[in-house]
Amino acid sequence: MPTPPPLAPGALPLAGHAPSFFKDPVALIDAGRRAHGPVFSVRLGPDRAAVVTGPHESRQVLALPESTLAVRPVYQWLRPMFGDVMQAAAHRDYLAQRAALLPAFRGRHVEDRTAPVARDIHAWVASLGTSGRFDANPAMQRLTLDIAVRLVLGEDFRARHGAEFRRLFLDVAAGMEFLLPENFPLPRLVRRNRARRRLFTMLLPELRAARAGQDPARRGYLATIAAAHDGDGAPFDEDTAVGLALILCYASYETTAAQLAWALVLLLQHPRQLAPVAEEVRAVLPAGEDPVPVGALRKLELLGRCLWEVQRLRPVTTVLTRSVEETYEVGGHSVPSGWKTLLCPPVTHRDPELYPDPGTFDPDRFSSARDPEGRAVAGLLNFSGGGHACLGRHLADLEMRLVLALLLRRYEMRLVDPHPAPERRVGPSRPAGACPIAYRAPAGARHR
Ligand code: HEM
Repeated sequence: MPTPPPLAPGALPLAGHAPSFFKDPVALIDAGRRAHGPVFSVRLGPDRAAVVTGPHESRQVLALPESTLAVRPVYQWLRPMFGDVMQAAAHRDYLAQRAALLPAFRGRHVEDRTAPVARDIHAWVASLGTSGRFDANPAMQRLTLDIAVRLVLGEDFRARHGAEFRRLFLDVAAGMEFLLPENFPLPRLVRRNRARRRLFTMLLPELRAARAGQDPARRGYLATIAAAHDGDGAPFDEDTAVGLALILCYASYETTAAQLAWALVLLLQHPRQLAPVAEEVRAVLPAGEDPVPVGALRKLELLGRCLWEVQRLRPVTTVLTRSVEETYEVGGHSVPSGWKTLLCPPVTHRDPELYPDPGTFDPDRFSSARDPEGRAVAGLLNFSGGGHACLGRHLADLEMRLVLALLLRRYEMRLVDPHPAPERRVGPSRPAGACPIAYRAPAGARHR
């Protein structure tokens, strides 16, 4: 008879592992794995959670149905920000919403969306001039949020309302809150609620215009949402439609920005691996062919492997949480209903069997010669998996390739602080501080 997973060492009498979990979840989970192997448990105050860290076991857990492992109870913090949408919605509504968005994130649609993104990235790189310094964290956030607004709401909306939208949106994003009630009079939460109401007012006319058929091609994903239907075949109600547009902006910008900052850090920390990547970029994307054809980005094999290795070593997703609705078994243990289940990409990605010498930056481990069956890529959890796998992963991959390729094509870069640690914060993992990068275009590369 399987028993519940063993408790990680270090639980305090009442708080359990909560203090160490909130201080540094990755360190706690890493210690638990060393003590008990791939499946163990922690106590977070009154709650118990199974922690699953093996690559095989993690995939098994992500494939479980919603009736066993649910997302909705653990994503309720999204509701005061965007309403009953996506992971925070009832499962039937969630399925209809995901189904409505899915086609726009597949195949050629992704490349079509990436072409305007390329213009933004070219413009940003051109604005850098021939030499200087940029702070990777704020620069990537600004760029990816601008791109998100264009992708979701259209270029025309961004030109008209971009600055105000950005200010209000950042107030909503800063209102992420796990414990306090929605209307608790904390200034940050009051600002969030006000900004959310204002954003809804701002987007309603856009939605209505999209539904009236005015310039659907110029309205980004909002046009897809406006034309889509819920599970009963009716158009999404206005709150849901606007909430979906906003949650797409939210899901796409900070994750991509943080992953790009880590990519710059790791690439610049490893000049030996960086040199062939920069050469590949210059060979595949010669100067003068601007904006670079999006299809060419897929030919950047070495850069692609580096991005996988960056996501392996520094995934922005540090913990994935599910609520256990039905008892299930994993790794020879039984996880009781009423518990939570936690997955931890940064720990799983250092599994020494799947990723030998796991602490080493070794993009070549993803080459077909060394990994003919693609097991190394399949083991990555940064974009989650199963029914909740990130919808925007192909788009994010192209966006990250574009930013890195255009920077590498033109500049020699250097980290001002050569060893930034991960910042301790809620949200996507990113390098601590501003993460300044010094750059210079060598004489021959000034016009690339
Ligand atoms: C490096 C960039 C990104 C990372 C690391 C990332 C990561 C993730 C993860 C881990 C989840 C699932 C969370 C869970 O299973 O609990 C997710 C979901 C999602 N992501 Fe991303 N994401 C990125 C970029 C994007 C972009 C660019 C978009 C859209 C434009 C996007 C849209 C979504 C959506 C809509 C979901 C909800 C999927 C669902 O539950 O059905 N993401 N993302």
